[in-house]
Amino acid sequence: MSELRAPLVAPGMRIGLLGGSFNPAHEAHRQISLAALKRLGLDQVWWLVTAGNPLKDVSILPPVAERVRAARAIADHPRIKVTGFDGGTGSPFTADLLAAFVQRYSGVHFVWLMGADNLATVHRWKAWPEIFELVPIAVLDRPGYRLKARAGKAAHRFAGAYIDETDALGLALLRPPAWTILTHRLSGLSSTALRENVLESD
Ligand SMILES: Nc1ncnc2c1ncn2[C@@H]1O[C@H](COP(=O)(O)OP(=O)(O)OP(=O)(O)O)[C@@H](O)[C@H]1O
Ligand SMILES: O=C(O)c1ccc[n+]([C@@H]2O[C@H](COP(=O)([O-])O)[C@@H](O)[C@H]2O)c1
Repeated sequence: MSELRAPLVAPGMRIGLLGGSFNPAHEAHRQISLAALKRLGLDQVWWLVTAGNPLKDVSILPPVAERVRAARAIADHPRIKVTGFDGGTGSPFTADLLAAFVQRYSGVHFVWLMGADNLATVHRWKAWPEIFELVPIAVLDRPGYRLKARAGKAAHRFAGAYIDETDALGLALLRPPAWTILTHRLSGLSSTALRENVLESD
């Protein structure tokens, strides 16, 4: 499949969307995707490789196609699809991407997936409350971020829409806003650490 093509999908499917820089992809991305597939009863998880996180230095980012190819080798699972497809928006902003996906794939049940580090800072993203209003959200716990995520602006603003993880199996079918935090086998892996190791061993 081409690096920028949309994966195939049918109405009624439950799809988790894991947006990321994937610079590079690593085993924790796979692990949280498998946890989401199981705990949320998803049919697939799509890794959406971003052209550039608007809050990060993108000057060091390899091209999307290169990151997609490397991520596919890590994902290595029939229900994890990796693509640089951005919904045809040409935008780096998640709110734009999700609005396009929801419109384009009517009848598909999307869930936005992100690590707890991103819940802690999501209030700095463009039009962030719209993201909570567009699709249900599952936050995957990450070492060092659980408390920061729970104490963050987004968790407070949408406290009334919080779903206990014991009810997460139905999350994809809930009308947003609805979100949960999934505890799972934690991994301290990060792309930053991998990049630094490569640099150190150069
Ligand atoms: N170890 C992890 N545990 C939980 N979530 C993770 C973990 N690693 C990455 N994620 C989540 O996966 C998504 C994509 O992450 P990303 O590609 O930025 O990797 P990263 O390791 O966080 O990268 P970097 O170190 O460059 O910030 C984000 O939502 C991030 O929170
Ligand atoms: O929309 C925004 O303003 C925004 C700001 C920061 C990050 N994001 C998205 O969050 C996802 C995770 O990014 P990253 O770099 O932590 O992997 C990825 O899809 C980014 O495009 C989106």
